[in-house]
Amino acid sequence: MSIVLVENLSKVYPVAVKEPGLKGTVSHFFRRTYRQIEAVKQVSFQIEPGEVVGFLGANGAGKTTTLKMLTGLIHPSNGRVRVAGHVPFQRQPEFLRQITLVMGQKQQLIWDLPALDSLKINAAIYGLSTQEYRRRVGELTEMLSLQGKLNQPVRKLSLGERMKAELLAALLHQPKVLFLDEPTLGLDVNAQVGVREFLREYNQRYGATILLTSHYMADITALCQRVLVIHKGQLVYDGSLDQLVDNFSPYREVQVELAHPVSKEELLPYGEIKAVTGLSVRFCIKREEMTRAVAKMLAELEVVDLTVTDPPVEEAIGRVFTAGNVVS
Ligand SMILES: Nc1ncnc2c1ncn2[C@@H]1O[C@H](COP(=O)(O)OP(=O)(O)OP(=O)(O)O)[C@@H](O)[C@H]1O
Repeated sequence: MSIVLVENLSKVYPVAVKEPGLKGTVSHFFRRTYRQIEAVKQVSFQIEPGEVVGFLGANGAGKTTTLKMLTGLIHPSNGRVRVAGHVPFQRQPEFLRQITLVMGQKQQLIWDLPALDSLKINAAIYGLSTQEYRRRVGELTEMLSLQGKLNQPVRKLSLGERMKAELLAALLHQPKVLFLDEPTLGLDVNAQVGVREFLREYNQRYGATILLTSHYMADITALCQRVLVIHKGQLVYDGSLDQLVDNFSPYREVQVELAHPVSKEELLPYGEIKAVTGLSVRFCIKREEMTRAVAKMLAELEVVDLTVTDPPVEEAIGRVFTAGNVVS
């Protein structure tokens, strides 16, 4: 049975509109006018227990709004949501014990206190026994390599350590479903890798379900086989990352090292030339024409080396964002 079930989910925000200046302020005071922002439109998907799913979309596409509805922070305008068998907006204690929401740009740890103090508060909120609390903190400290860091004020931790401590706090109650909104935001490459590896291990060890948003494609490619793409509030793709790249980047890059110089005119019949540097030529070739073009090159040119690469995932995702078509 699906652990996350979303059917025709929509959210409309009413936003008060005010003209600039004193006149605008006065008339706004007496008569307010509102504009409707459709942040999420008729979104449907299901997630099975233990899946790690990437949730992608440009700024303002509706990711955070969807996560807020899935965790019960805001009420949907329309549609149906079930997470771990619960209606999120009812915020029942049993539901809250099974989920967690981590937002990269928000923190729950108290800045001037050691993380351990905040963790004790969380343990009390979730009703963990002392024994359970100690076991859980020990386990997560080791997985996150946070030894010696939890008893110093949070403000003295590096950004990466702070994010890891935030994750520890968010996972103390051993939730089954993790909603992670940009958990690697602003981290350097090493810290990003650390968080990524932790999430992978956490998913494997506890079978937790993860829905993850990130603008760092490396997070998505490392962790998620399946992605959901949202564009202007609508779900435009639900499927494998590989399929997405195939659908939206129907080209391959072919890098050829030649034995002798060949003029650009002579190279034109083999494909679109992206760059020529000395004896090295980079072509962009349609997937369906690849085999024929490569065979022709090998037969007609003196080729020393040839490599075929997929275009970067970012490029495919960028095309989905701009196309905005439903492709699932
Ligand atoms: N509380 C709110 N009141 C009014 N409009 C809002 C509110 N929160 C979000 N919006 C609008 O809803 C749309 C979706 O915003 P949301 O924060 O869900 O996008 P996002 O995909 O998470 O973007 P980002 O990647 O920038 O975080 C945006 O147009 C935003 O301006």
